Formats: sequence, C-alpha cells, structure tokens
Amino acid sequence: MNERAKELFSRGLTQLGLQLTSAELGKFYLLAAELAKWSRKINLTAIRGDEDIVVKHFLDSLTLLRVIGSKGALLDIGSGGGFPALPVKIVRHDLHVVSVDAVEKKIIFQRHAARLLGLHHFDALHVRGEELAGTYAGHFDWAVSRAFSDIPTFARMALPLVKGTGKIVAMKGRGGKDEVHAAERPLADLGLRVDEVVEFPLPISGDARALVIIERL
Ligand SMILES: C[S@@+](CC[C@H](N)C(=O)[O-])C[C@H]1O[C@@H](n2cnc3c(N)ncnc32)[C@H](O)[C@@H]1O
Repeated sequence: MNERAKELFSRGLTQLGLQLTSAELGKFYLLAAELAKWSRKINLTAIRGDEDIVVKHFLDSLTLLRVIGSKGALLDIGSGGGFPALPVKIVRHDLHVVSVDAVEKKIIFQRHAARLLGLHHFDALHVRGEELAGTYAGHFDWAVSRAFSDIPTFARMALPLVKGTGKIVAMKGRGGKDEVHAAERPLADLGLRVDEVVEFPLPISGDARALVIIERL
C-alpha cells in the first residue's frame, strides 16, 4: 500500500475511534496488496487503487464495528471480494465469521486471503444466501450485507439464519433512510421492524452512510 493510502487509513481509523495493533495494520496492508494482485487477473471488485481500497473497502467495512459486538457469529451475505467480512474479522478476532457469495472465484480469493492473513474461524462459502437455512438455521447473532439487495430481499434471506435476538444489518449509502420508509411494510409482513438507522459520514470522503438495524417484532 502506498504511503498516502497508509496515511489516509490512519486518519480514517482515528475518525472511527479505532486503534489497530501493528499486526492488524500489517494484515490490512497485505490484504490491499493481494486485492490489487488478484484484481489484475480476475474481476474481484470495481474498486481499484490503494486510496479507494482504504476508504471504500477498509474504512467503510469497519464502520460496522459501531453496531456489532466482539463475540458471537456473524454472517455476510454477498460479500464479493470479502467486504465487510474480512476487515471486520481482522479487527474482531473472536467473532466467528461466515462469508458467502454466489461467485466461486470471489470465494477462492477470500479463502486465500484468510489463509495468508492467518484468520481463524473465518469460513468463506460458495453458496447462495437462499441455500443456507438447512445448515445455519437460527445460528447467527448478526447477518450483514453491503451493496447486496434491497432491504426486504436481504431481510427475507437473513431472517431464518439469525437467532431470536439476532440483528440484521444492511449497510447503505445516501438514500438509506428513504429505503427504510419503503421497506417498513414488507418488513412488518415478515415479522420484522427497523430498530435503528445509524447515519454518519464515511471518514475521509464524507460520503453519506447508514447502518439499518432490523430485528424481530
Ligand atoms: C455488488 S457486490 C457487493 C460485494 C461486497 N459486499 C462489497 O460491498 O464489496 C454483490 C455480491 O453479491 C453476490 N450475490 C448476488 N446474489 C447473491 C445470492 N443470492 N447469494 C449470495 N451472493 C449473492 C454477487 O456475486 C456479488 O459478489
């Protein structure tokens, strides 16, 4: 990762109130290098360049730490190149993270990255979210997604997979709040409601972000 990107990362982490160890920082640098290397060969993510990776992948993924705990099981549906799953796992060592995507090459990358970074209890599965209920019914404390689908579609998929007290968290950008209004009725039909919408600017870029937290009625 170039020096400017490292400096942006450090400033962004401060804005998020996070202090990473040098070992954790090293894992992010390694992940950025692998993403760049693999992205030259396969279509892993549209976000390229060290600065964009730092802001739009690493810092954006880490905003999730505002609303998830440090222990338990977290599912990321449609994680693509591993976002938010990989950054969250690097910092929250004790979480069991299951990261799923329908595209195999993306999962192969995530498994490679997890091995290289020495991440334990990180399972990357090549499977569609709809197919998880047989193995993971009622298993997760959090089901999260970023840039995956509209809120009701994601919530319908996540509902059978979270515990009774589990939370479903949709990571949204500008317009998140409008999407919430439109989702209230379909969520109620599923026996769900929006518990909270946490709005904030993304560090460095200032772009609008919202974490939509959904729970059972
Ligand atoms: C726009 S990408 C977002 C990737 C990542 N979450 C991010 O923010 O960088 C959406 C991903 O969802 C995956 N996907 C779409 N439908 C899916 C499904 N039903 N189950 C699992 N993954 C799915 C796609 O393969 C793609 O990698």
